[in-house]
Amino acid sequence: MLELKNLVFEVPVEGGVSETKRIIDDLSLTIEDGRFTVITGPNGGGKSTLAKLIMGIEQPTSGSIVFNGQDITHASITERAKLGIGYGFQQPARFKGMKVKKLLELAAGKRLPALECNEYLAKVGLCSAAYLTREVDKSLSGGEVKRIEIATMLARDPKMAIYDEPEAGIDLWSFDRLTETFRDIHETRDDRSIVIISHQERIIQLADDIVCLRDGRIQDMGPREEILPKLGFTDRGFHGCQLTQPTELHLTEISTNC
Ligand SMILES: Nc1ncnc2c1ncn2[C@@H]1O[C@H](COP(=O)(O)OP(=O)(O)OP(=O)(O)O)[C@@H](O)[C@H]1O
Repeated sequence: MLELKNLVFEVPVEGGVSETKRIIDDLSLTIEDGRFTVITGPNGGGKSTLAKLIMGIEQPTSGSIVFNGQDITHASITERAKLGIGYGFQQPARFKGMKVKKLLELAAGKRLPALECNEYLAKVGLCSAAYLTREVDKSLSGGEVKRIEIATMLARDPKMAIYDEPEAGIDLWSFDRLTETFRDIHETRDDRSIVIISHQERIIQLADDIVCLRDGRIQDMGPREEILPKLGFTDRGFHGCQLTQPTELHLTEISTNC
């Protein structure tokens, strides 16, 4: 279980002497084990910042973060990763000189048979034969790197997997595949929890719980059945938690007939 208690994150205002801007504003949230939670809300609402605070990439100004009873507010990224929190970046890093297979093995913490690598890559819509020996460098497109990072998360299988806009930059065919993958994880998960930051209706529809974040505060939160109708996807009425337009899906020229 992850507990965020009165979390505040402030940054200095540029040019101001002691002025600060509050990005996360006294936010408290509990994510139970085995839940599929989608965090959504308008651009700039603080979703990525919240994920970075959970992962330890940013340090909160005040408040605390407790994971499975342990206070991890000041724990390092590595310590949090060891405790079982995994984070898929909105814009993943590239690793020059590192082959895709090696990256998957590092994530899994063991050597992986090719068959298992194939499965992880297939789940994100990538053909193993074409990618396993590729380097995770600039030669890969943004969408390919994104999908490889999601595959590494699948290989790592953390207790709590946090994905920041997994749909961003991913072509429509792979988005379909990815949605299926998240649905499968959702159906077969045990006590592992998934947190996805997303603007996509089809991902939001998979959630057990939906959290709407605006101006660093929880504007609305609850089970999918209660929150989804308020999002106004069908009538675009935008009652309740108003969203911006969903992230555009970019078409990339990746061969998908593997
Ligand atoms: N270190 C920082 N210094 C200054 N401003 C910051 C910093 N980190 C975040 N912000 C600002 O805080 C706000 C929230 O950013 P964040 O990336 O968390 O939003 P988001 O909800 O993930 O948005 P999006 O949907 O566009 O990805 C934005 O206005 C951003 O510019």
